[in-house]
Amino acid sequence: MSLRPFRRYFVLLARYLRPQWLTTLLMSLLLLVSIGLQLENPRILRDFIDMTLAQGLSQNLIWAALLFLVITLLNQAVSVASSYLCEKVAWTATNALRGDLLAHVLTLDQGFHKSHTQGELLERIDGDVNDLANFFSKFVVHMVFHILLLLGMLLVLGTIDWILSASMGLYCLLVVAALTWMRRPVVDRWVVAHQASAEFFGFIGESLVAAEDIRGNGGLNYVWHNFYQRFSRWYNTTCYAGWSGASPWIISQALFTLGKVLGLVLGAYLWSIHIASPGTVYLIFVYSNLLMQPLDQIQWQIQDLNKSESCIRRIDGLLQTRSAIQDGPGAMPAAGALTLTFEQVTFGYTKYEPVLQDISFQLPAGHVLGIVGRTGSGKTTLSRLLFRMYDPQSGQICLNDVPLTEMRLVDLRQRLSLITQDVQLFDASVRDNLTFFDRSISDQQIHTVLAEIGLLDWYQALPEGLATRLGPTGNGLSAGEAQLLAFARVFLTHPDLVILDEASSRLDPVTEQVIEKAVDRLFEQRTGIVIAHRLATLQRVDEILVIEHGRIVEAGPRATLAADPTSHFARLLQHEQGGVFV
Ligand SMILES: Nc1ncnc2c1ncn2[C@@H]1O[C@H](COP(=O)(O)OP(=O)(O)OP(=O)(O)O)[C@@H](O)[C@H]1O
Repeated sequence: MSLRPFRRYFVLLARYLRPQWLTTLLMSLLLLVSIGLQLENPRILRDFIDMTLAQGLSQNLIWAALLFLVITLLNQAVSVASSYLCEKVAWTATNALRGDLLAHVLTLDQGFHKSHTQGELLERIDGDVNDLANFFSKFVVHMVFHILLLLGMLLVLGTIDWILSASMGLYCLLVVAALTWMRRPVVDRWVVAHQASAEFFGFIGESLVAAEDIRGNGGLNYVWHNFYQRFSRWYNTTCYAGWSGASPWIISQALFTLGKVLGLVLGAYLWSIHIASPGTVYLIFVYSNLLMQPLDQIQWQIQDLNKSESCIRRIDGLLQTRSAIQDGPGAMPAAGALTLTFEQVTFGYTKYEPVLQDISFQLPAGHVLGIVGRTGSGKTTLSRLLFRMYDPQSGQICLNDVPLTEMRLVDLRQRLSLITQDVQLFDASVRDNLTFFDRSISDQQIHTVLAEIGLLDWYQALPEGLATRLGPTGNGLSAGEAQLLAFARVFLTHPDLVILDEASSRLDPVTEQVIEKAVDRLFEQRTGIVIAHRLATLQRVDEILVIEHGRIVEAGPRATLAADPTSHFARLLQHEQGGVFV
């Protein structure tokens, strides 16, 4: 076996056990005490038998029996305490690992997230880590514990006869070598089984998110078909991996029986040549039985390691995945409204299919730009580039002449705000939904903003005010209300550049009017971009950019373009029917 897996185990253990070194140390000490107690009890029984045979019933026998009882009880108490500590260590370590994985996944680029379903990621962050609980709490300590127990017994057997001890030691080495050799192919099968499980849960997650559409469009048959297909794959691969792991178990049971026979034969032989007393023969028999316990445990741990290793491989793979979007050195554009420049930007989601081509324009600080174009022309893609969800394949984007790639992502995204038609709400309080869990924003600030965007009546009807929980995905809110909350969020974050992407599409005309004034104020002293299908929503913009098939076909001041009957924009205005540009 190469050293790489061991290095992986070591790195993982060192990282997550170091913070709880004291608990781990205590747990190890308790396990050591338990070894001592387990080794001692058969010795007391040996003395008990030999004393009975030599002296008949005596006072000493009662003391030996009492000592046996006390040690047994003590051993039970130590086992309970060490089990508790094992659980504690396992939970703390796995929770920390879950947190790290989640934080890492959140830093990965949009391309990664588009190519993995939510369910799959959930399974990788939680499912894989669950299977590591034993690895963290027991693997190393139990391995060390059982190896020590094994060595202790061989040492005690050595005090009786070295040939006896050497033969049992050789037998143990052969068993462990055989079991280790057998586990190799099992790891790969567990990797396949875990992937199948991730795909199954990925599919379930996707189906639940789209439940309304699936029901509405009669897609249930498709869902069931896929459900059974994926479930069968998961079931079959897991059974296969489980059965592959079972064959070493069956073989190990046969080897253990052989070990017991070996102990009995050797004990009988030593008794026949008068080296061992009946009590010692009993001790040999008990120890050869007891030897099976650590061997059994070692083989269980090895089996568990099969599962753990496949999880560790997948976790390692996830942690090694680097985001295609990396932080810049930390340049910061000057405070205040931002000047936005696109310089010959070309981008495609795949290498050979450009979605935006040779896009160049400048939006001066404090101006508002309206972007229009038919469905699929690349308007939303443009805003994704601005947030560095993706990087252009060529060209660059600058804010106040600072290229986005020179800024730290967190700094960049603090300066920008985006409101889209899909508002993400959390199963959290209204306050947390509005502030994105930022405790520094006061209730007074929130009240002012809610009043500004006309949500005061809605807010006053909430049973627990800002502490009212919204429920999963903002249950109970109309789409329009959800969008108004999204506006409130932006007001609270004070960005320097705001992008509205079809932002008011779900508002009824009355609500839209309410928000119009608020949007005007939002754009005061700020740079703005409005991506719109309805040209009516472009009344407030200074400049217009018309995009077709990923290229700019027209750019200029709105008033000028609107007044020029030969312009694309004027033609679009003429063709707009019922306020909607299609
Ligand atoms: N994540 C993605 N992966 C691959 N292709 C994508 C992705 N997102 C969008 N596209 C494609 O890129 C092109 C431009 O999409 P984009 O969403 O930018 O257009 P849009 O002008 O905003 O459209 P709409 O007005 O319908 O929102 C489309 O052909 C779309 O299919």
